[in-house]
Amino acid sequence: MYKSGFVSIVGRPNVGKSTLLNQLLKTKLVITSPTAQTTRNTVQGILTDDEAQIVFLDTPGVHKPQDGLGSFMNANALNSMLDMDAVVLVEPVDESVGKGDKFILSRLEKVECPVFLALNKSDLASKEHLMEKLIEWQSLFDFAGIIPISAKSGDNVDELVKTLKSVLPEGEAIYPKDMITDHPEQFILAEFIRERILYFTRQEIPHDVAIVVESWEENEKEISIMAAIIVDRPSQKGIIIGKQGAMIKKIREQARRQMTRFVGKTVHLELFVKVEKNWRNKTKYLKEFGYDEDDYK
Ligand SMILES: Nc1nc2c(ncn2[C@@H]2O[C@H](COP(=O)(O)OP(=O)(O)OP(=O)(O)O)[C@@H](O)[C@H]2O)c(=O)[nH]1
Repeated sequence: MYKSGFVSIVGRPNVGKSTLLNQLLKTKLVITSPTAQTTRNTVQGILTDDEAQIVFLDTPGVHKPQDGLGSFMNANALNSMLDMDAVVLVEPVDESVGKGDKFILSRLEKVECPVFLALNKSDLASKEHLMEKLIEWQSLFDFAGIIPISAKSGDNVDELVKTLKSVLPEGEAIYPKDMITDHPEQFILAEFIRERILYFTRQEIPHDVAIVVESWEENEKEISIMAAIIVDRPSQKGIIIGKQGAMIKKIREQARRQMTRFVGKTVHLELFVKVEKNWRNKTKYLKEFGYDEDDYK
């Protein structure tokens, strides 16, 4: 039975939350949400595989308590945590437990879902030290589990995923399975690419060619997007790339211009084409697509 649910990653600044998220999603997806620090939970990323879909949510005021402990976990943040299926507290193994940590723990007492401790930066500690820390943390809070990880190297992160899956409720995927973020513009911008493909290739490419946004980096002035065009057959790939890449260049340039007009920011667009037979039936296809220099124009 498929499982799905919401997980929040919390912790002090600089403990490795972003690194962990990138490792979990195996992509350099960076989302800067204009709604951050509001009461709405924003989706930071979605991990989908054959067994489960885990939606990682940013709980406002928890993820980046840069205003100090005063505003840390205000009522909204606490409420938003109550709706989670699991919370992951990230703590670095190479720092001693301080006041800030104890404050977080006291707040986490109110959370009803399982709270896991990801003891991060395990690559910086000896086995003995790791064990000592594990025992120390165990005595401080009733964690549903403590998982030593290295967010940087990825060591044991799969164990964390397995653990999270074990507590998720049964249920269908909440978001489309090819989605890594709920960024609303992502779909509109992907449509610009699809539309240009159909325009230039006329009837040669079927309408259900897939556009997968593989990375999205945004700041106030510009957006950099890397997207994969997924087709069924090698012949379609040839058509889209065109002679010496002429076709894909045209598609990219026009789609990029439309995007720039639409978002009012400079858009950098990189496109590549992947052939994936029966991609519609594959739930895991997103993960399987790596960056391929040869396909890149
Ligand atoms: N050695 C080691 N360094 C790590 C590991 N995880 C994260 N780091 C480093 O720790 C620093 C902070 O990591 P971030 O992922 O930015 O931490 P964060 O918790 O997201 O920080 P904020 O964005 O300030 O909340 C970076 O320099 C990372 O490279 C790890 O497993 N091992």
